[in-house]
Amino acid sequence: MKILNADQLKIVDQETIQNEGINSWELMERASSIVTTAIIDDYFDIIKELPIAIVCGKGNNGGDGLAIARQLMDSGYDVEVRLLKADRYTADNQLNQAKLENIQYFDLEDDLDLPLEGFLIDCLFGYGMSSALSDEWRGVIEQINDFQGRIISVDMPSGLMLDAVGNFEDNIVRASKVYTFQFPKLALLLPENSIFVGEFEVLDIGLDENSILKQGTSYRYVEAGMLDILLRSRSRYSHKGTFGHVAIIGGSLGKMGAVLMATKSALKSGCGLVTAYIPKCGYNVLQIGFPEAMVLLDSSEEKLVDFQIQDDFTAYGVGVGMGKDEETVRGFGIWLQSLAEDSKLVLDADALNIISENEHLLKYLPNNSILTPHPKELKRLIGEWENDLDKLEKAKAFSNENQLILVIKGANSAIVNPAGEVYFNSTGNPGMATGGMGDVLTGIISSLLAQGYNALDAAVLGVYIHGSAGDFAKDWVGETSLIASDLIDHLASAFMNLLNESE
Ligand SMILES: NC(=O)C1=CN([C@@H]2O[C@H](COP(=O)(O)OP(=O)(O)OC[C@H]3O[C@@H](n4cnc5c(N)ncnc54)[C@H](OP(=O)(O)O)[C@@H]3O)[C@@H](O)[C@H]2O)[C@H](O)CC1
Ligand SMILES: [K+]
Repeated sequence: MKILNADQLKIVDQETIQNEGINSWELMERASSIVTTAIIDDYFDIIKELPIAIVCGKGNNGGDGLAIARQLMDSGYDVEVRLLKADRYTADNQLNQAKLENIQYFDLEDDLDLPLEGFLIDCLFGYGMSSALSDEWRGVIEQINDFQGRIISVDMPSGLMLDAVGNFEDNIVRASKVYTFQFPKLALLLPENSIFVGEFEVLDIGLDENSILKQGTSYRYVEAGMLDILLRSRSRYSHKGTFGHVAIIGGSLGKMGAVLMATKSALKSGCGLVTAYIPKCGYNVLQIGFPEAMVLLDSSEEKLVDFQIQDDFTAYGVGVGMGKDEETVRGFGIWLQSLAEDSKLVLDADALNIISENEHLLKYLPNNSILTPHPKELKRLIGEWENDLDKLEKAKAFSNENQLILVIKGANSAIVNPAGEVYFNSTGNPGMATGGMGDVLTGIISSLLAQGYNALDAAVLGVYIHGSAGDFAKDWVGETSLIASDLIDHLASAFMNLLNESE
């Protein structure tokens, strides 16, 4: 799914109206009724009992609000409307005012006289914001944010610009839910904005497909629909050699579980064979914990030193639980230099830390190696950033300079490729912020690489599957008790689900 900017959204709006032969009010009516239906469906058990206040601005986002108010009233809900006093409203806003009685107009210094509970639907501003709101808006936004019930924003939390990072201090609505039209917006995906965006849902309002196709963008939101062409079914004539042989390289005393989980995840994700290259102390752990894996031992008891690994593995997942002992760093560096140019690599955890402390090693990474840092590891690699947008720019520059793929882990993990494209993931949940999740991801992506997926596809698909397995696991154990092993247990559901959706 593409992520477009405000100018592009306006063009797609206009072209939809032209190509469908409808007028702009009809498009607004369609969009609004889709929001109305979503609200009623999502909150059907409580919304009938509670007051609904809709706060509207002078533009088309306000027009949506007025239409939603009318539609809810027609269905018998208890709705109050507050509309900003203005010299000028958009034409469709005016049309919708004419279709509604009992509108209460307000000025910026007024008390909005909001109900004490229920729902507040925020339709002050959508994608038409030209700059951040000035201080004179503080009173209105504060009254909205102080509302004790549920705050739902239409298209955007008002005050948040489409492709900006909002400051904690800014005049921005803090929505518990955002219904956004047709496309996710960049600002909704940035971790720093999570305070304004409890959750969001993209509502398909049927904008013109050809017009959307024409819009170029480097930002995409990854959903099942765009992955189905990737996931391949397995031929009846295949054998274990067909799907590649992964080497998981890592482990140290006290951190063998990381290798166990990465190894298990790799095989569960479809590669034919998996070998763990570990220090001696991990032998029993691996052989007993996961008998399907093969084990190659370093000469050292408690850490990796030799890196005597043959170079015919189809893909390598390196770094999980590996530690940064001096001898490990030396052995790892020599091994990197010995790699064939076309080797396929995933680097995680201590492999990343070693590289950020020994930058000269970067040049030995084969092109399109995949690096999977969490925010702290990323900071060590690309330096400090000012905000999430700056982080993305720095990540793009790093990826391009070194011809590597970055998987920035977090809510809506972002995959950045050397061409400067960014793919935001749509799966996963806060229960996944626990130890071991990264090891599982390393296993999944290495496995996909070994199966012949190109690096970008393996990263995008791997991150999606990882989050999806987390979501299936959450259905069983909830967010609080979710651990990485649960996620491995649900990899099968994640793959089957994606295959089913693509049939
Ligand atoms: N395809 C779709 O997605 C559809 C979207 N719809 C809805 O339309 C809005 C966008 O509507 P638009 O009228 O373009 O913009 P807004 O409603 O967001 O608000 C624009 C008004 O806000 C004023 N403005 C802008 N910046 C500021 C600011 N910093 N301070 C104060 N006021 C500001 C601006 O006024 P000016 O006088 O400054 O021009 C605008 O009047 C979209 O989000 C959807 O909700 C349609 O319903 C159909 C399909
Ligand atoms: K809004």
